[in-house]
Amino acid sequence: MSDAADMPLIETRRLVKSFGGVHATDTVDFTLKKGELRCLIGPNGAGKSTFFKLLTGQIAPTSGKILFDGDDVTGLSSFEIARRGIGIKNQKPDVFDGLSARENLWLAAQFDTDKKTADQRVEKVVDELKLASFVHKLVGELAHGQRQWVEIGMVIARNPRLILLDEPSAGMDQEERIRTAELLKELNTNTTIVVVEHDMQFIKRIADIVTVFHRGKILREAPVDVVLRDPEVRNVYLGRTEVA
Ligand SMILES: Nc1ncnc2c1ncn2[C@@H]1O[C@H](COP(=O)(O)OP(=O)(O)OP(=O)(O)O)[C@@H](O)[C@H]1O
Repeated sequence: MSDAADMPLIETRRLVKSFGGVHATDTVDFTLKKGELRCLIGPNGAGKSTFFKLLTGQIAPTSGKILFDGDDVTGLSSFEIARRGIGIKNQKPDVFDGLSARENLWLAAQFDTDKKTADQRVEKVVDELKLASFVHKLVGELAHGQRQWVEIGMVIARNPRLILLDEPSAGMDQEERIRTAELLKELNTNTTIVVVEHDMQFIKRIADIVTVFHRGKILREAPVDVVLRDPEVRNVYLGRTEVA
């Protein structure tokens, strides 16, 4: 009998998204087990963000299926998908600069629950992400790394079962990247996570299995060290023979 931990949390079957003649996602069969921390890499335009938008209902697929925890969620609205437990931090900031970090977290937390539970969720996130020293400040006044953590906090405040993060360490300095990598590993002890990233050092810190996208398709899926040694991956993704 298969262990529940081996059950896929999310699965796509021959998933396609076309924009005119461009197949941004091209017959993708993707499977992620509960408890994984997966990294998606690939060159600019490989289809990573489009794939995330499909998984979260921000755009509808041209064809194919998306299953979440065994249920067909293809074509559901982004609100309904969020309600079922998929949270996303997009590349584009999704915060209110004129509100404090705590208010932003609270707005995220209350989307599907009552005030008391939202308050509890906010306190938990502040504690888990160590935001206490700046949670009272306006988001517009925060340093870049702090804003990114608030945004990650807003995803967590919705209590998702699957977290998708599109370039969470973009624009961070080295110290902030290390802290973010540690934070993701901690979060992964009880939540399944998929991270799109370009920074190889960051990927090496967090990744177990890496999925490589190229021209809308999955080119490789293997442990991080295998992927980073793969000549074809180096060729299409890195465009050089040495990996940092
Ligand atoms: N709304 C859209 N309309 C037309 N083409 C689009 C649209 N969104 C994405 N594309 C195209 O789909 C392809 C995949 O883009 P996508 O943004 O998913 O790549 P990516 O791997 O996330 O790239 P990056 O690493 O630069 O963020 C690209 O050719 C892009 O130009």
